[in-house]
Amino acid sequence: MPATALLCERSLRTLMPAAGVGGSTDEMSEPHVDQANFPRVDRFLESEVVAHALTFAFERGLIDRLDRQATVPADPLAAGLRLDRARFDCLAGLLVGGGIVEEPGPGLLALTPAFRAVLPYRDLIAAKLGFAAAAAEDLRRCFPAFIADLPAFMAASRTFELFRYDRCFEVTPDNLAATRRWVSYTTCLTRYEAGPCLERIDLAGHRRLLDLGGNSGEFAAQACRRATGLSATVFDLPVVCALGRENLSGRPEAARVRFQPGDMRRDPLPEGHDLVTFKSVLHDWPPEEACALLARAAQALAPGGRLVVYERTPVPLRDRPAGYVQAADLVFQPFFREAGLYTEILRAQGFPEIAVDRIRLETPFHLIVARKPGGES
Ligand SMILES: C[S@@+](CC[C@H](N)C(=O)[O-])C[C@H]1O[C@@H](n2cnc3c(N)ncnc32)[C@H](O)[C@@H]1O
Repeated sequence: MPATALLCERSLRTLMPAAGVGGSTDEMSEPHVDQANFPRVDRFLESEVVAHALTFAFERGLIDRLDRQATVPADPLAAGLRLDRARFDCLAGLLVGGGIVEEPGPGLLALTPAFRAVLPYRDLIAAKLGFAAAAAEDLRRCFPAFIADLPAFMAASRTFELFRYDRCFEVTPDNLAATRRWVSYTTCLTRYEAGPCLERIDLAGHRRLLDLGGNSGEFAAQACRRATGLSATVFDLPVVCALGRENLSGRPEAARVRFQPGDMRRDPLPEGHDLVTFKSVLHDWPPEEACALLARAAQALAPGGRLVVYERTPVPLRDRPAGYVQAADLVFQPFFREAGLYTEILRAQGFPEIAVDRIRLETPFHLIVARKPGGES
């Protein structure tokens, strides 16, 4: 098993209270997140060593212990962790320096109000800790290749090894296990990233959504939750669809989300949908293939319907030094594009109205919403 998988799996299992595909509890699978209340967790993960301290504190139950009480004396905490005071002070110092813990009085510890405010999103914190650990290791081991020989970086990188789409065609126990590792991560990100996109789309004006590369159905389910008249088709590779059914089982929207396994590059795309979405999909493909996918989607879309592209833009690197947590986006940086390539294709496909919005989450996204000619709207 690659180290990345181990890291992600270990973090996701030990830091999250319950484990489905997304490692989610019922409560966590239902967050109603828009841009205004998007959980800002990155500021606690900027320093590598603080991130290690936080991982340790989660794994050893220290964060839970501090969460249960307003203020806790340090001595019993150290004893509970079987640490002498010097080692405990080192851990506590790192957590205080990272803004996670504060010392309200001599020998006392408490979670800071800012960290307490993001603790309900511990699944997101865990997912980011796990993935940043893997990506940072790739950058540490292979930085010259990252800059000077991208194919060599990708071949040596454990983060890229994780996303094995070739293992998503045949539903076997091994392939399900291998795919579950990265689907947990994408599902967790989408649990929070979907809302800021969906709040900008007039979902009530649509009846049938097709989410291409729709993964575990998280985006589609959230769209259906927001619009009771909407039903959705999630098109993805067979193993991913199998995990998606598991992800949505027991969710009220599951009855309105259908999974269609297939290869979106080759298989016929289902027709009759008036909203077609790509979330964090097109950057996976070189420009020619991304263009071909967009053109196929545009053809499958019903006349008068809308096509949506929601993607990370290149990470701004000049504003300030990139922190530890940014390693996760940095390894994909060469593939994130500005909206221009996609809007050009849509224009060439004859889409008359194309709107581009920028959405500033912890990393910036662009949102393209384009209307196909014809129909009634
Ligand atoms: C980076 S993930 C994004 C997933 C999801 N849209 C999200 O944002 O969480 C890309 C998705 O495309 C799917 N995918 C890759 N190749 C595909 C293909 N040939 N046909 C259908 N889906 C594919 C993957 O399985 C994966 O779910």
